[in-house]
Amino acid sequence: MIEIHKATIHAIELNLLSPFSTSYGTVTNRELLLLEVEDISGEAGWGEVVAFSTPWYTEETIQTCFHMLNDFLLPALIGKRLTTPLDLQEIFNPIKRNHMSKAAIDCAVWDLFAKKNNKSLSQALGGTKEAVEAGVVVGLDDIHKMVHKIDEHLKAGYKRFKVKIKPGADYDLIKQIRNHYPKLPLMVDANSAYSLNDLNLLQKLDEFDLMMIEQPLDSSDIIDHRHLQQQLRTPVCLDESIVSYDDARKAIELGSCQVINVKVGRVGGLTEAKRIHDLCQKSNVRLWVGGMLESGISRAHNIALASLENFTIPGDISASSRYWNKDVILPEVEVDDGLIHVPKEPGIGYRVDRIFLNKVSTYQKTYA
Ligand SMILES: O=C(O)CCC(=O)C1=CC=C[C@@H](O)[C@@H]1C(=O)O
Ligand SMILES: [Mg+2]
Repeated sequence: MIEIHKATIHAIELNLLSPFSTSYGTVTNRELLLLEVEDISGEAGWGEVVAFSTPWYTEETIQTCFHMLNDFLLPALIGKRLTTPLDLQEIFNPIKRNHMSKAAIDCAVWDLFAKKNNKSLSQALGGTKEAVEAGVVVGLDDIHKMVHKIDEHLKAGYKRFKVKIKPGADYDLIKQIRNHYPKLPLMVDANSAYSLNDLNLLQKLDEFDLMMIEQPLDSSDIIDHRHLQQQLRTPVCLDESIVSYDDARKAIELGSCQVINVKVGRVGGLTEAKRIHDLCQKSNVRLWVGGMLESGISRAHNIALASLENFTIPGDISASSRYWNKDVILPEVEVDDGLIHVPKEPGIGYRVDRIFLNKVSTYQKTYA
């Protein structure tokens, strides 16, 4: 049993080492909200709001998440007694959607719950792997720079390469990359930049033997993706379209995808992510853990989640040094020959670097 006695939002700002461009636009500065929850004994669990500053990926932003946490979710959490993180549903249910705000609480409570039970977060979730495979994303850029980045990541041992595409930077771009690397485990992510009118072009991508094409069509669609999947050899992977277990169930029933990218923030936390994992395992749908250009705290949740058995495809889980000069956790996340070690220490298994946190903090608010 844990009783949440206190919670603190630490708003921070980190600079990405290199700007990240997708079909929607470019991210350079990363605002994040780190959430620390404490129980009556003073033990702390950590979560993170991974929404972006503007609503380009989903409808949530850092500001809307602050509003939800400040005005609804944290006041409802303080003083609550929880037997397991699953009890959070009672607090979440009266509030529609707002998954990224809920996920911050869900993850912090999972971390705290694991620590109180002297288990690693991986163990608490039912994870079995000692190490997880690391994949990497190469944002849209000049082709020479993209090839240079792929070379660097290949040397670091990354096991899966994701390249962003958009209309005008798709077929020819991927052809050039394939010419350089005929055997590279390569996939593309379109972030909803196409429609069924682009069927011919999307079918032409079949010739590149891609591992999958991620979210080619509209961000809330599962019907058009079904028609597309029927006419493509390349497996369709859904990202933005799957924000809950029910979305996953319906997409699987329709045959709208063969793969799902599970992002903890997008689906509202680790409890929902694990439910999606279990469903996909029964339904033979393949899975991997997606990334949100997040700090080490959220990366730690991702590592624990990816240690579950059915995450069989390397995730967008890269080393801290691929994003930041310095991460907020100690030790930082490292990739060794394409693998990330799953911590065995209680909870997320990384410490928060308080001195650095204070340096990058823009504001703080405590709820008790
Ligand atoms: O965190 C990472 O390493 C990858 C991040 C990444 O590819 C994405 C994050 C957020 C929005 C998108 O542009 C993209 C994705 O859609 O998966
Ligand atoms: Mg995506």
